[in-house]
Amino acid sequence: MPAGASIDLEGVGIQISGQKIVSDISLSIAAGEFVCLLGPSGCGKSTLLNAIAGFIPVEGRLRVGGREIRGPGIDRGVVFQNSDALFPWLTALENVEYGPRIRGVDKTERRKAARHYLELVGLGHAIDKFPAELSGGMRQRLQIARVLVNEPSVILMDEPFGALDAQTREVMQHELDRIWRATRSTIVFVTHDIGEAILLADRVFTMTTGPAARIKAIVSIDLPHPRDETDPGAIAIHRELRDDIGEEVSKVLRQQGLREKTA
Ligand SMILES: Nc1ncnc2c1ncn2[C@@H]1O[C@H](COP(=O)(O)OP(=O)(O)OP(=O)(O)O)[C@@H](O)[C@H]1O
Repeated sequence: MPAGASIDLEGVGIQISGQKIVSDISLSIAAGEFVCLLGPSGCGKSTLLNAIAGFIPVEGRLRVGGREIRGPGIDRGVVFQNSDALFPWLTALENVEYGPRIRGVDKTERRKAARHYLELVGLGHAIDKFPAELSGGMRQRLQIARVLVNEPSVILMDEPFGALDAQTREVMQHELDRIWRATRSTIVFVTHDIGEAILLADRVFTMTTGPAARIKAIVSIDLPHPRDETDPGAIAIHRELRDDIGEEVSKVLRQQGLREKTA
């Protein structure tokens, strides 16, 4: 697996249908770092992630591994909240093999790689199952294996555990922490969940309420892995982030209240 790549944004703005979604975002993420984007609903977290994936154009400069982003690329893998991206007619093994197959990787080699990453995500026992035969947590592991097999230097995750029940989510968070340490990819992870951000991230970037959302604060989480939410250090950071996000959520509610009055 190649080491992670750095991500650099300079004065990045994103406009969709004439509306400025995010504005003037400058940040640097180090190679191999795990960063969470946290912010009120609708502020533009997914939009920013999609821009790094190369799905939408931006104003300003956006570089991955020092190279300007001009569109999607194999160096960046995306894991979505739901598992719609999986092919239901292919087995777990065939789903993971798909990327290397379209890149023309020889059958023995791609099968070996697919098995390796299925083992890494804890699905070694389920390689012949179809997505519909897997639980929600297993399908998310499969999505992760499907991304890892392409050996991306950056993994972009958009609330990947948002649809899972609380217990499965907790297991998946610890699994992702382990997988990240095994691969050392750079990870950008979008979440609403402060606890999840604290369990996983080296740094958390909080965002302001949109439109024209910006980075509000950057909080470093210098706690040993695997982390425990009940650790006093984690609780203190939780409070700090909760107050920070709470302020932004209140702004959204005030905006909505004003709209209701003027309607
Ligand atoms: N394709 C699109 N067309 C029009 N507006 C869009 C489009 N994509 C996003 N938006 C708008 O951009 C804003 C940011 O959306 P985005 O999904 O990035 O927010 P988010 O922070 O990820 O939200 P959530 O946490 O609820 O998923 C929203 O106001 C949304 O309506």
